[in-house]
Amino acid sequence: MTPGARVQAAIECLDRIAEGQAAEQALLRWSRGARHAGSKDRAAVRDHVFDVLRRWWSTAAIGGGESGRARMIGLLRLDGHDTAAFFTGRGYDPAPIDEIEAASGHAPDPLAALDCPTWLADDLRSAFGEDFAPIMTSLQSRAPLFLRANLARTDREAAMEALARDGVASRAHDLSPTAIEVIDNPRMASRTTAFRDGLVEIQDAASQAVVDAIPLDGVGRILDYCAGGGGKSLALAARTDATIHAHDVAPERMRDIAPRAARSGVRIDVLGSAELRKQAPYDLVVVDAPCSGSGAWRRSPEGKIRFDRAELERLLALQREILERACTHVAPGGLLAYATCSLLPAENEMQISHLLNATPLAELKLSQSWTPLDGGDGFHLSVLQLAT
Ligand SMILES: C[S@@+](CC[C@H](N)C(=O)[O-])C[C@H]1O[C@@H](n2cnc3c(N)ncnc32)[C@H](O)[C@@H]1O
Repeated sequence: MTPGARVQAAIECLDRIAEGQAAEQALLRWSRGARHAGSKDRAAVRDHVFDVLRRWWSTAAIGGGESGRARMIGLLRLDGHDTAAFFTGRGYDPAPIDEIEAASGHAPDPLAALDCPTWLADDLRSAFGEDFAPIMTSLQSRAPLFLRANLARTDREAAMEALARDGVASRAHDLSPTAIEVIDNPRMASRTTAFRDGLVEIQDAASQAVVDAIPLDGVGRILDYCAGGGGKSLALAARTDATIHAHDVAPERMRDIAPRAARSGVRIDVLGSAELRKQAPYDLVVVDAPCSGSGAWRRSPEGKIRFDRAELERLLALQREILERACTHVAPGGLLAYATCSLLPAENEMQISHLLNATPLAELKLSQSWTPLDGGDGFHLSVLQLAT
């Protein structure tokens, strides 16, 4: 495919996304009909689509409209490309830019320039003060790929050497003693021997820092209450010999935990709800709660354009319900670790204040937040200790 044909494919996907289709679905639909496209073409189209999603409002302003075509024009202008080189009208390239398009487009207003949803701006500004603009700016760029050196199998240096042998250059990242930032060839990382042999796992650096910060002294039994694909369980298992039980309201989300644990050389037992009732209570219950994902909008930018107040209200109610239920699984004197990849105080500190008011017999032991300015995704962690 020519560079212009890749842009045309992205335009078609963006139009479907604007109509409400999920980005992955739009890409899949294009990809099924594009038998001529090779893996580099598919990667390039995907990159265009996700680059626009990260800059949804600024590309529209600079491109002079809300169509996929206008947004792609805006993206190319923002990145300093000569749009005429892509919009040639030849073959599968998009039609040349006409006079009206050439004259349209304007500087975005201050919130659009940051690609910040207007309805969230006040909350984010009051939470982050002078870091507000740098944080929003950081969310406009692609996230680095981070790996976790699996201390159950190796150390960070050896893991990085093994990656290098397979052509993946990396460097240590100081968010966590296990964090490795891939600096070259990220698409190869999951095909390396280091990955296949369980020396590394894919995990954001701040997600690793969250697990590092959870106190494990004297903890013999751990429940990962919202385990999903098991990222937190696996990182915990590499740090401790404690028993780890994984649970999720959607058991199918946990189907990768067994193969991932086997590859990593750790043990994690996956529990259904009935089994959980028999096994509780635990010394530590980890709640990695469903959330807005606003700290991970570099990685999943579609969340930024779809998220609205009704969804926030739904999540806040769900998080409260999950916290209350999770507390019932904590042993007297045990710990509850609440984490989200959200930047919003309403999903973080305010949920914990609400819980402490509802559960006066708990004490806040730790409250820590990370933003993309630290290098990884935005995360929050609060650790509570229940009374004995
Ligand atoms: C942020 S994800 C977990 C990610 C995972 N801990 C990791 O590190 O890979 C949140 C998970 O919470 C689960 N969840 C949603 N509602 C729940 C509930 N009421 N009880 C338990 N888990 C729930 C979702 O199915 C989802 O897998």
